[in-house]
Amino acid sequence: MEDVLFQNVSKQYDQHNEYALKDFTLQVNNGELIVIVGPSGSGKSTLLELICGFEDLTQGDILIEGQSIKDKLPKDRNVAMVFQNYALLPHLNVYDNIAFGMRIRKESKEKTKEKVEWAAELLELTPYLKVKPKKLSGGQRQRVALARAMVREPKLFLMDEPLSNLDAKLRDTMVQEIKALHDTLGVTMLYVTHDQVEAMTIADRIVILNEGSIQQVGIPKEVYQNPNNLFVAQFIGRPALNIFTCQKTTEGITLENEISILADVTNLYAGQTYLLGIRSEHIDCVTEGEHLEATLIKIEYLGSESLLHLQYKNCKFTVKDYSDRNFEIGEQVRVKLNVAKAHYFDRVTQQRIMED
Ligand SMILES: Nc1ncnc2c1ncn2[C@@H]1O[C@H](COP(=O)(O)OP(=O)(O)OP(=O)(O)O)[C@@H](O)[C@H]1O
Repeated sequence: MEDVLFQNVSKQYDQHNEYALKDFTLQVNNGELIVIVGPSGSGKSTLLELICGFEDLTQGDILIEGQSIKDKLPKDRNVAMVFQNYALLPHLNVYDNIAFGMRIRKESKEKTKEKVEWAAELLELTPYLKVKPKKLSGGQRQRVALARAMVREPKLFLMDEPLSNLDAKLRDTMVQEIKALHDTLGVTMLYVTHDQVEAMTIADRIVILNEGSIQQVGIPKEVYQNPNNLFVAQFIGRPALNIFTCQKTTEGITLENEISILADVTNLYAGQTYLLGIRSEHIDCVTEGEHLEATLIKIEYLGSESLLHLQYKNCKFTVKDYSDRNFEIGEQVRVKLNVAKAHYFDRVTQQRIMED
């Protein structure tokens, strides 16, 4: 069942400015965890502000359970937001911070106590209820912020880069905790981040924004394996997708105007130039039958694999090597592209040319 519906939501802060958000249309299912990713300035915060009611829509509508919320006051929208800076009240202890919103809404003491203790238990905060926020770690403070949002029992949970103030290790743990919490509560969540790894880990579906427009919506695997355009292909996945220029010839594909590879790509036009995108795990180091011989300029050891940074003419690309072969900087490395895994993009529109 659909829970939240965005219908052509657009926002222009000033009529002389570009749209901060353009025609944002999305159906969010009940209990879904949607992650919104995009670079700085792509419209992520604008979207959250429109949902909360901190900003007015220029066009479009937002419906929660079939009801438009655009004319409702922020307090009546039944959404709870968790901010990156936690926004805890320093003079109140953990219990009072969690209970704060319930007290403002004049909920009974008994109900408040029951809900605070329920949230504290779920988030393992029970031993800290009497403690002030400054005595807590970053992860614990973030949990207090989550608990405060949970006790409101909102229809929609909004998370604005909730983990960006935590160190990498704690962030990994908290991502799993938020995912588990989401699964336990079964709530609908919109989670904003600019960290695409975090997005891939936690999302049921990812929405990729750029310059205010949706570039693609899909489950993590789908956007990684079948990006709609060059922006998505390069934004999702580390290392970024390798890009070669290529030409379709009568024999196959010529890479960088030099090397012919046998690729059976029927929907490209002969004589035209395209961009070929291929992931680093789809290029193999080989000893014979190579496509390219490139110079090794850098090696990153990642544990189970090495990331080789290679250069062929002006084109830099990366290859994941899973062997325990020893490489030396400056050495010529032979590689073969797994062309069946390549994607082709129009040079001008940067849209992916869909395979047959
Ligand atoms: N209050 C405002 N007044 C005018 N323009 C604004 C306002 N808030 C945001 N913008 C503009 O709207 C666009 C989208 O900004 P927004 O903050 O939504 O992006 P973002 O994806 O959240 O970026 P970041 O990751 O840096 O927080 C930007 O061009 C920004 O300059």
